[in-house]
Amino acid sequence: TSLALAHGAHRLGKRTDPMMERWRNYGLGQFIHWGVYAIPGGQWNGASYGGAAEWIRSWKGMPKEAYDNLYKEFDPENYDPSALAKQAKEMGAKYMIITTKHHDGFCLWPSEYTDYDVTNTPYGKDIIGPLVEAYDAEGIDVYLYFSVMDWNHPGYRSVLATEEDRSAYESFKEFTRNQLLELLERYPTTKGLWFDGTWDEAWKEQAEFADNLATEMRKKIPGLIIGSRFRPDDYGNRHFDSNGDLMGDYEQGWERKLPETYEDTNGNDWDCVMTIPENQWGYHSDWRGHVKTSYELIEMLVKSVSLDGNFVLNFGPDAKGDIRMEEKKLATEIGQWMSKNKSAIYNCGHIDWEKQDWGYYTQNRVTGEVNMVVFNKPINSVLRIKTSSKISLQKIYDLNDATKIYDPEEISQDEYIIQLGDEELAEPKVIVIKYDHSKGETKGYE
Ligand SMILES: C[C@@H]1N[C@@H](c2cn(-c3ccccc3)nn2)[C@H](O)[C@@H]1O
Repeated sequence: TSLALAHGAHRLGKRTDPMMERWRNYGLGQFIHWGVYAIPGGQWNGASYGGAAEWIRSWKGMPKEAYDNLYKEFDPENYDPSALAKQAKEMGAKYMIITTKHHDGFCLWPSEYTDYDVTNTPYGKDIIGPLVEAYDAEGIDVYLYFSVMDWNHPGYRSVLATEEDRSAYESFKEFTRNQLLELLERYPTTKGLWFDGTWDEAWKEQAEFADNLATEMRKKIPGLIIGSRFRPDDYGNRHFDSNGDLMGDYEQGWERKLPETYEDTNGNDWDCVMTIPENQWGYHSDWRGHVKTSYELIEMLVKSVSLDGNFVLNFGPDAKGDIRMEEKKLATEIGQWMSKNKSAIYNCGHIDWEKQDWGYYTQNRVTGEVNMVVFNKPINSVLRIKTSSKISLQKIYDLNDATKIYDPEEISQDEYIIQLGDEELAEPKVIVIKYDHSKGETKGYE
């Protein structure tokens, strides 16, 4: 039996409206984490912070007072929104999520509700507005990241222990509502919000407030897309309400990790947000540990699409507003692959054929064609295909070599093999399976 919830999931199953269909077909997105944390860039007083650079304020090696005065140095002379938008276009991103305010509370837009914003820095101008314009001009949809947790606001509380906490938190809630409505007012082409910093006990008690605020935001921008990391339900449950139903338009649980199987996604829409180093969102001058290669990132992108998700790759501009060389190189390499293989990513999603070791299937929702994205060429060069129902095969061909047609051999019911040539697999290869959707094949082994 399900609990009667006033502020749980208000919709069962996927949103089917055009704005959500557009979101579902993006495939690839870009995250940008930028703020005053880019100034220290993970270092302070000659010491390197081992955590995520945008969390340096929480490090004992960073005096709070020193951090809280960094904004007086914020002057990104190389900030070039259109260059950033062009780089994202070249990479093949269909949407971009920008940090308007991270946990430190510094606002990259001129906010009426705080002095801790760009207008009080040497730079002095709105960062968000020109970025929204530049990305809109490139046809890349803009989403706004907003951290509810705000270390700068006097009314912010992690826990509501006393009456003083509660009255202070009321002012914080009003501040939060004012800033969100202000953002939507200033940037009306915003397609959605990506919330973060909502794990505090204090926020988990705000089911009604959050529910009403979500309604109010959607009045301002109808169809606004909001993920599962915003609202708590009547009992403080997040992402999934007390009946196990997803709250929000897509699941935001895949941060620096990916689902393994379709079952892991519960059949919901979802995004994976991913860092290039192991765990750095804001700029860190000393990337330690593994930096992902373009093939690793392309495989994560393809795996996401094969499981009906979007893959959002993070970039962290430095204090001057420049994109570091490693990120530029990856954007170019991913873009080169996307320019030849985008039909296997855009408008594509999951098909329930048996997963094979050679890679992943994506099905184009427009053409119905199935893409085999091959990452692993077996020693015998044979690729096995096991469909989930009878199909009437029409053509199997290399997306990037029209002369390369594969002749399938049916080896058992709904099971085929094709033979790759002897050439090495120099990059992930897309092989397209065209088949007639109108009829299943009558032929089968007796
Ligand atoms: C999208 C990413 N989410 C932020 C984050 C994640 N976390 C976090 C907090 C508790 C447990 C695990 C992760 N804290 N902050 C990161 O700072 C970045 O903004």
